[in-house]
Amino acid sequence: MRLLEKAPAKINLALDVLYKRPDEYHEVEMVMTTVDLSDRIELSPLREDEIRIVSENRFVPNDQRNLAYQAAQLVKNTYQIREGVEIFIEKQIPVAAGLAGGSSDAAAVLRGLNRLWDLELTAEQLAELGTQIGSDVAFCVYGGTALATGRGEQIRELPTPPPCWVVLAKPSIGVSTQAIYQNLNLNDVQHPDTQKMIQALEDGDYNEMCARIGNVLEPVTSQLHAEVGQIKNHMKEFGADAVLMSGSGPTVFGLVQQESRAHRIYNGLRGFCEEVYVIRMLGNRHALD
Ligand SMILES: C[C@](O)(CO)[C@H](O)COP(=O)(O)OP(=O)(O)OC[C@H]1O[C@@H](n2ccc(N)nc2=O)[C@H](O)[C@@H]1O
Ligand SMILES: Nc1ncnc2c1ncn2[C@@H]1O[C@H](COP(=O)(O)OP(=O)(O)OP(=O)(O)O)[C@@H](O)[C@H]1O
Repeated sequence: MRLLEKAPAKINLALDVLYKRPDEYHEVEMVMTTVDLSDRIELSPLREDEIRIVSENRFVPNDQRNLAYQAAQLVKNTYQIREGVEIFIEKQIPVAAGLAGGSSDAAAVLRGLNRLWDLELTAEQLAELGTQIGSDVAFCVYGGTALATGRGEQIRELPTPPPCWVVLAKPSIGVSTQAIYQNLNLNDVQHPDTQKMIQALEDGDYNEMCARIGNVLEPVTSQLHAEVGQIKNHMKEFGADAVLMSGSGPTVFGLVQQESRAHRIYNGLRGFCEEVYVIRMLGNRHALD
């Protein structure tokens, strides 16, 4: 039997950091939503008791460094599974981009192995396992739109954002999430108003959603990589209603309502940035089915 799972990317509509915790993490308040740019994960049982990662993308590790591998290992150890699995990863999400590609692959493996090995675990149990792998994995287990608090693992479902188009542009640099958090100076941040963003989603108010986007990590990454600011300026010039860096970056996203405008921004950016995508927000949990 071969099993397929979709692993969509996320963007952060709002990302606030409240304080640095005694452990190595920061207390965050994030509004996250899934977008229609997905890796495809294929799980096949193996006779041998091993985890095998197969991917044609040269940036994707094929050993324990892969978050998908770590997810399979965790399930095997926790539930004493003596069977093996081959995990084929067809990568569409840019790597080290701030789009949670690795986390979403790990979440897809958790969902998929739950089916493959008939474990009958709830989404909450899968999210709890995911948290042992990374802060974004719990959100990716559910998908949709959510408020993520704690270090990112406490998830409260939010309404689907008003329909719109998302233009993603990833400069050809990779960013270390850890380095960005380390460089954040909490005495000098402009906090987004998370409650007003949540209200905008509850009201289905596109203009207010655009007005409320914000990410405290954006100035940190922009300081290190000028490309982020340059892409933001281009997106605004070409007519995006709102422009923000996702996660720790360096990917920048722009929001628009009309498809034609999304393509105008795409065409304008193509000469400047190699990786540009025009996609839709998914934003509801059923989009994973
Ligand atoms: C930037 C975001 O992607 C936004 O969604 C997340 O906050 C980061 O999620 P992630 O990549 O799953 O992060 P993890 O793999 O758990 O952590 C990587 C590193 O980022 C830093 N980190 C991460 C999450 C958090 N709330 N505080 C932190 O300070 C820590 O130094 C940690 O060692
Ligand atoms: N399945 C995977 N897909 C992509 N990268 C992976 C995977 N597993 C591990 N990695 C490693 O993780 C690093 C970060 O990649 P990833 O694409 O997950 O970053 P990201 O989108 O910035 O994550 P986040 O938004 O959660 O911070 C890469 O440098 C890569 O070596």
